[in-house]
Amino acid sequence: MSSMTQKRKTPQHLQNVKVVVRIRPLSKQEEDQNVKSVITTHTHRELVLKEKKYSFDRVFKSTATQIELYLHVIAPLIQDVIEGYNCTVFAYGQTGTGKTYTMTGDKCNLVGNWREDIHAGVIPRAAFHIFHELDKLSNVDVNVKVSYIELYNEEIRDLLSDNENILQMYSDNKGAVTIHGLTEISVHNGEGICKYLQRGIFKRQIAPTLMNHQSSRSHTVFTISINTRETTICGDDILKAGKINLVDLAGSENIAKSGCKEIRAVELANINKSLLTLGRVIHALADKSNKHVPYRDSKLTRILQDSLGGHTKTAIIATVSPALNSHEETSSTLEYASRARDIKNTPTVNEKMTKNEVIEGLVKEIDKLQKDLDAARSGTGFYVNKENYEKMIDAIVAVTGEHITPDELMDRKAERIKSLEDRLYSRMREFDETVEQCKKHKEELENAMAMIKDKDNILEQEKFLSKWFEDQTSEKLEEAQKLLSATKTLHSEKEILLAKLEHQFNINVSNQKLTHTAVSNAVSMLDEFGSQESKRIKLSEKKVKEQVEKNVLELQRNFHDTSNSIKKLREDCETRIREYKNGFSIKKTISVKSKYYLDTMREKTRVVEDVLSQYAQQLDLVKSEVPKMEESYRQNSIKYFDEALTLIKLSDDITSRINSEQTRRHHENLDHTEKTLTERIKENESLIALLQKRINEDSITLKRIQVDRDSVANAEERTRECLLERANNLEKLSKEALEGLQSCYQLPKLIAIQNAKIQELQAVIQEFENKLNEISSVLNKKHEEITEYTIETFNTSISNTCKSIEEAMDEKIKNLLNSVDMVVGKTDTVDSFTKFICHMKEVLVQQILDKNVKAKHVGDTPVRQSTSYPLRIKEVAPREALIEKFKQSTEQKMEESDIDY
Ligand SMILES: Nc1ncnc2c1ncn2[C@@H]1O[C@H](COP(=O)(O)OP(=O)(O)OP(=O)(O)O)[C@@H](O)[C@H]1O
Repeated sequence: MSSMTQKRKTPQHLQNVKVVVRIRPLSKQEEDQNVKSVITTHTHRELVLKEKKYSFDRVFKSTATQIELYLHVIAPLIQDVIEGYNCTVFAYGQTGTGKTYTMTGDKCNLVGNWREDIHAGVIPRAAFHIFHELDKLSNVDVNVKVSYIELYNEEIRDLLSDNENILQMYSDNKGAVTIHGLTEISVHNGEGICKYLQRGIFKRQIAPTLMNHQSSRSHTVFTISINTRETTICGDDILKAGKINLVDLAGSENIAKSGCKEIRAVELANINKSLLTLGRVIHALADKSNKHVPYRDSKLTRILQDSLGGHTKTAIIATVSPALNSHEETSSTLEYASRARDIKNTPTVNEKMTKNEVIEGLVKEIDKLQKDLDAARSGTGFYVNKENYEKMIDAIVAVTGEHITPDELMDRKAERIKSLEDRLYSRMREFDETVEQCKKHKEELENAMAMIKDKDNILEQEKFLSKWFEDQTSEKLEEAQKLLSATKTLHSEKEILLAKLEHQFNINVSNQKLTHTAVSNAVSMLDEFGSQESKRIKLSEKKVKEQVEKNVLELQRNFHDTSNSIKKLREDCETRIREYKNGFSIKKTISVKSKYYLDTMREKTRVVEDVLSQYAQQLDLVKSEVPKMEESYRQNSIKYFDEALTLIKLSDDITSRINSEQTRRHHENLDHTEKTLTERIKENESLIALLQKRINEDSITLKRIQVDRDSVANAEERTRECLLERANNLEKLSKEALEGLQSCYQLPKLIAIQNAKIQELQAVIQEFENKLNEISSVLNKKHEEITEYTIETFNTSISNTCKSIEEAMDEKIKNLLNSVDMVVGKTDTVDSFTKFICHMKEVLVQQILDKNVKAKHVGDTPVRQSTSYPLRIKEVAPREALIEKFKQSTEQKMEESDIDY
């Protein structure tokens, strides 16, 4: 950095200083103390500090990495530096917020590629990046140099020099700053740069403070200058000279918080002074109206002069802490940073020069200097060489017209100089006084000019505002006219509508009264109806309950009747069965009687046999007795026959009597049962199926009885036939006996025949007896079976029927009571209530509609028509906004005029 002067080209476009903010993460100590974070980031460009929003070119969250920041802020500048631009990146912020971390990183070297090392800060990464980019250039000679200075207590120290000399800085008439005696070292690779960076850091002023145990107490500027030489096809060399200043400022902090004492406090005052000046410079640059920028008030701002509002491409990294206790400092940093965004630079690429021009200039300069040096060494005069001396005599002759020696001339000149010096001194004093006065006047003038400028600005502003207000007034007048005419129309329409509304309101009031009366009538009617209805309901409820109770009693009585009938039926059945049993015993008696008669017959036959045997023995005796015997035999036979016939008749009679009685009774019972069942069916449909079943069972029983009766009748028929056969046989026998008697004379033969026939008859009788016994036992068995079955079936059927009837009766009674309750509670009331409501409706409609006051015609309703009037009154912009607008337009004009220039 021996010379910061460069020839420049025509200024290029204005470019704002790029400002980014980096938020450092909460330190471990802060986390342990549960320090609250007060910064929130919403986008990549905005952050909010305690509800105040700030916008920047980029906001790096606490999680942002070194490479992210580098790629966004520094990487784009590297190519510019190679192209010949001057670039500056400086880190600004409260102490301990990560300025050094950002610029240098945790260590000064790099591991691997410039993109790969995650810890490297801006400087080592840029060192490697630059060489990476330069390596890509072909046919270009490159010279890279580094310098590293420290600004400590307003003194410039060379961090790459072996001595501790304090360097001086000079500004040329163009304002370019040169640091005399600065060490600039050529480097050939990234490692070379890092080596010198490390050396410089070692020498840097660092001290522990309460806020950072390794706080940088000085501002440092690490500069990498790149000079390239490229040979064109014509053989000319194009030289480019760019440089990048990487500035790590000392931390802004307040004395109380830093815990600094004595020396450190002086140090801090200096740090704060230079930072304060930097703030003022930024403020002045951001404020376009302010023409004076106090660069010269501190060495820091003098060094950074070209970077702030000059021809350099500048980026500021504002580092902040998110901690609640640093809120004030963070806010101040953000305010500065946001103001710095308004600074505009005109980056200019350093002039490209051909080698020949440079060399020519340099050769002349070297030649002149060489000659002066030689003269000084030889000690012959004014340290001017002879040739130069002769040139001077020629010039004296040309000016004075006399040929005098330089010495004479010198004497003369010395006198003259002396007098002139005297005059000069007096003039100088005057001049100094005048200068002082001028300075004063100038200051006054400047102040007055500034005031005039301010007034002019204000005047311009007021002109702008009054012009704007004039425009607005005429616009508003027009709007007001429109509104007035629209209001008139609306007013007249409103009058008509109000009259209509008033009329409608009166109608509504009287209708409301009528409605009220009608409703109160309806209410009283409803009350009356309600009391009547409740009485009527209670009455009908009572009636229905009585009726139900009566019905229930009747039903119960019916049930008792039914159960009595069933009982009777059962008794009848039992009687019938008993009678049937009795009938059967009569039949049995008949059978016994038949048997008896048969036995008697057998006895008689035996008697006949005896008689016949006696007859044989007393044949002769008997002959006289024949007629008697014949007669007696005939009489006996007839008697037996008659008796048998009587018996048969009796049996028939009994059977038919039993049958007819049985049938009659059965029919009677059936009729009765049927009748009862039919009644029950009518009363209760649910019992039909059951009763039908019982009827079916009864008819089956009846059929069985019928079948039994038929079988008994058949048996009796067969018995009668047998008896008849036997009677016929007896008749035949008696006839034959008669014939035998007639042929008594042939007695022996006849007796034998008679004996055989008697035996035959005996066998038949025996057979008949057996059959009769057999039939009798079958009949007995059958009869008992039928009787038992019938009684059992009948009993079961009757008890089942009774039970079902009882259950059904209970169910029916319950249902009946339920339905009665329901009916008593609803139907009647609902019907009458519906009727009453209809009536009420009619009455109400009648009362309200007929009596309602009808609306009269009160003027025509205004026709809907489009009234044109301004729908929205444009808001008048507040004075501040207008002033802002004015400022913007003025700035724009200024910028345009700058560009034209
Ligand atoms: N973005 C970050 N990520 C991780 N650690 C960080 C970050 N920023 C700062 N630090 C850490 O915070 C501490 C203070 O940082 P640093 O010394 O860089 O602050 P400074 O602003 O340079 O302070 P001073 O102005 O006092 O020199 C260091 O230990 C550093 O490693």
